[in-house]
Amino acid sequence: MTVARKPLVAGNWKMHGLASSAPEFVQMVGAYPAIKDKVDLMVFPPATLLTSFATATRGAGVIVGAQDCHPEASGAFTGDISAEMVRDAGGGAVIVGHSERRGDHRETDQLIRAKAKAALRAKLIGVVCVGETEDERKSGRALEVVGRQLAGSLPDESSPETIVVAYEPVWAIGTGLTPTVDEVAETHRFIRDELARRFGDTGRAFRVLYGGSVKPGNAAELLAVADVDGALVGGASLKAESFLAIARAAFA
Ligand SMILES: O=C[C@H](O)COP(=O)(O)O
Repeated sequence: MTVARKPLVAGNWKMHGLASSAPEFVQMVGAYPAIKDKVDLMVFPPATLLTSFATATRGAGVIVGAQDCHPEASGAFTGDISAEMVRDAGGGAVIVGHSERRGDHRETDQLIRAKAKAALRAKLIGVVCVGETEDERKSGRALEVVGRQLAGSLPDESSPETIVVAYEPVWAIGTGLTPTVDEVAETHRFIRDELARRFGDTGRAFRVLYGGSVKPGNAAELLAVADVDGALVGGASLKAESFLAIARAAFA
């Protein structure tokens, strides 16, 4: 069964960006109407910029989101923000399970699933990240690890409209290294099959992004791989020119 999936290019700014970075985002918003029919765009700035970016995109269609959320709606959780707060700030999406959260903050699949459920509760699109480490790939366990993360992190209530999967091999993030096209194809086919096994035909409609050192120079090749429905971009999403070049490669 073939299902048409609109490409999605998402920019994760991580802990980069001050109020002075707004012109880059404003440039992205300004260029978006011309490509809006062909690609969805999301930008995940640091939480400090969420409201101002949400205000800047209003009406233009670029979805702004947060890089993480707490599973609870409110409570005594110093430093955390809830999915409801993201929605209240004008956000439409949230990343959960990024490898920098899984690694640096020891987040488990169980916690990530709870965060993804919080996203659904707050009517945010949840971008759920999975991906193996270098050791896991070298020892031939990449698919096993990705399969376990998918099974553990995706809520049963996931749907193609509310959840996006992002495959990001940890060793490719910020390193300039990327898997071969064959490796990307193999992992994305595996993810697609796992989604179809769990969610039936609906599994074929989920968007699965590739992330890890995506740049304007390699985007066309990576985004042309079967079952790659877009990209989750880190470093190259900070500048409008490179981010828009990647967005255009998603439908070229
Ligand atoms: O969330 C984005 C990824 O971690 C990729 O980052 P990168 O494009 O800088 O390698």
